[in-house]
Amino acid sequence: MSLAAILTEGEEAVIQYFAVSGVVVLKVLPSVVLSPIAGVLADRLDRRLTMVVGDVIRGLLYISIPIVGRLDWLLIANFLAECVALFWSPAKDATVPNLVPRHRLEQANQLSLLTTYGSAPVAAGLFALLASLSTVLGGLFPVLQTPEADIALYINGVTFFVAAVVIARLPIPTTHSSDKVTRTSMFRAIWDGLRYAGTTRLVRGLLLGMLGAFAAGGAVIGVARIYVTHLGAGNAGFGVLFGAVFTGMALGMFAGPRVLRDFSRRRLFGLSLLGSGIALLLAGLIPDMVLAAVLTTGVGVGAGIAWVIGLTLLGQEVEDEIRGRTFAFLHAMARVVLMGSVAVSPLIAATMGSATLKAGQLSYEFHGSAGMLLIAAVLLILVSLVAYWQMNEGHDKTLWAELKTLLGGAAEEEGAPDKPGGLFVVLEGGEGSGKSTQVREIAVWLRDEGFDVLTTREPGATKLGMRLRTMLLDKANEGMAARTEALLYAADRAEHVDKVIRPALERGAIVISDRYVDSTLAYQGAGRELDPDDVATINNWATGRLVPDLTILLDIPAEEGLRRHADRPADRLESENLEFHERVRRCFLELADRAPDRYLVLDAREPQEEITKAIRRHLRRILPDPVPHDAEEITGMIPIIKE
Ligand SMILES: Nc1ncnc2c1ncn2[C@@H]1O[C@H](COP(=O)(O)OP(=O)(O)OP(=O)(O)O)[C@@H](O)[C@H]1O
Ligand SMILES: Cc1cn([C@H]2C[C@H](O)[C@@H](COP(=O)(O)O)O2)c(=O)[nH]c1=O
Repeated sequence: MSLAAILTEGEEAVIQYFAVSGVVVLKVLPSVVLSPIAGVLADRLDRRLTMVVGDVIRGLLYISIPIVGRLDWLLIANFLAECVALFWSPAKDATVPNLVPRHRLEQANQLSLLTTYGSAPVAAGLFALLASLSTVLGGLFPVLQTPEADIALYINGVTFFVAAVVIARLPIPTTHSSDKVTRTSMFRAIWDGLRYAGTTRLVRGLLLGMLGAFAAGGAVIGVARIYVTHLGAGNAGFGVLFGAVFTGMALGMFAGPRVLRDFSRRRLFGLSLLGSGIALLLAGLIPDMVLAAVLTTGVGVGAGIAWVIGLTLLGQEVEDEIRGRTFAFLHAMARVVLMGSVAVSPLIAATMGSATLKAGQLSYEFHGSAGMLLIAAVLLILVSLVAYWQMNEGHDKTLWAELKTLLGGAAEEEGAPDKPGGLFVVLEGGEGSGKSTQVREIAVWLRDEGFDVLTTREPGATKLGMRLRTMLLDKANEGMAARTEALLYAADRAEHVDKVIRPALERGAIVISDRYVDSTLAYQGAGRELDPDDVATINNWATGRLVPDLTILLDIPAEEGLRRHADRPADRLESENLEFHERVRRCFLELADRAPDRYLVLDAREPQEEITKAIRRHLRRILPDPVPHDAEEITGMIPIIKE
């Protein structure tokens, strides 16, 4: 863009403007045209193959540059490599959630961002090293007397071949495109992808927030150079602001999710964007270089947190079949919004001009660049509030309670009755996830540690409950109305809480239940597609709002869990189709995402002993004193908990 401006210097303003806009259009055009196709291909073709072929083509392109040795081929090869990247990236983004356990996706995204953005300084260092090496090698062996950039390009090409081999050997599950997806036309598939993004609240909130942040970021980049000039700083000041934003982003991406580990991700996304918006607003209002550097670091922190959370939530929430298109749409729109905003913001700033505002003795120097920062800040704040509103659903804690917990205060659950003593642990998960196995293992260990432990299950832990269980699971009752089913499970639970769970907790026992309320939310709410708020309401009433201290979710793909029970006849619920069980699985995971401090999510495909160890490790942190409190006073001894 700068080159376009320099080449048209002295021409009319309109020619200059079209020259710069032309560069912008050429830069974003391939992504606008190719991204929707790339997204559909990422959902239809085998993603591993797409990535391997993409890497081989890019490797060949980079190696060809020094061999051809012409400037025009350098430009064409780079352009083609960019086009290939448009196909490679959505395939990669859509694959990662299938490769890593869901609870590790955030870390995987952090690592991916580190390798993407952190590779620039490493590359610069390597280039310097190569430059000195090529001089030495060229002196020793004249054959190797090539410009250092050639060696860098050869090495770059080879790294793509290495990546292709690594990806080819990865245990990437084959993409299961349903018949529906493979049969629909390309345009229909693009349209379905857009409609999905537009009509799903969470995805809409995420995309809106991320694109709003890009628009605001572009506006800041567009006017930053002029802005620092008005603050009396030149290129050095510009460099400081640039560095501050990126340092902030790195801090946000890596430290943010760790520090705010137990905060709901859906809320944190909107709140971190709001923080960025407020910091930007202050930077636009206060004309001071030092404060501007501090505040832009804050802008970066918020943006970094939002970016890593946004990518993670998109990976977790968007169904595999449509994930490629969603990521491709995000990448394309991000480029368009960013470049458009970089190009337009200086024009708006110039239109606003400068003025001295006076109020009595006070005067304030207004500049269009600061005005543009304020517009970007207001945009970001509005977008963050809309994203928060779109995504703030189904939390079992108020925002205030979450903030209090974060600051170390004891957050009281609003409207929750007095909680009995003891510890209430629930195991949840789909069919065959290993809940009963783990309940047994954990109970043996806890009893051995000296605890009073009660193991129980739903449905069917009471006399009445056993009858209800028979009715609920008997295949003779096929066709039972979904509401009847939900009410019968709630009735079983009311009896269970009243006769078994509460009395045990009141005497200080550890109660471990195989299933509880989440099962009804997942099976009857998501599986039978009943209104989740209605299901939650009847269950709050049935249980007197008794919430578990910890829910251990054993997560397993529905097909794999059902296979574990293939040797026994399926009951009424187990006999439901795969889509039903997949909805159940997704709902369990969403419930865990909304209250991460109350859940432990484990990959149920891990070996049984590893899962038991992970549960033990987690429980050790929350276990009460194994000896009754008054016993300590009586004996004057400190109880010892065995490790
Ligand atoms: N981690 C594991 N890896 C492999 N197999 C397992 C694992 N955990 C349990 N299993 C086996 O899977 C089967 C189902 O386990 P289990 O009965 O504990 O699951 P469940 O979640 O209680 O099932 P459901 O709720 O459907 O009755 C059993 O045969 C068990 O031995
Ligand atoms: C508590 C509860 C259970 N279910 C379903 C889930 C299972 O298919 C059966 C219970 O049997 P299992 O011994 O755990 O395999 O019932 C449900 O649909 N809703 C519930 O609330």
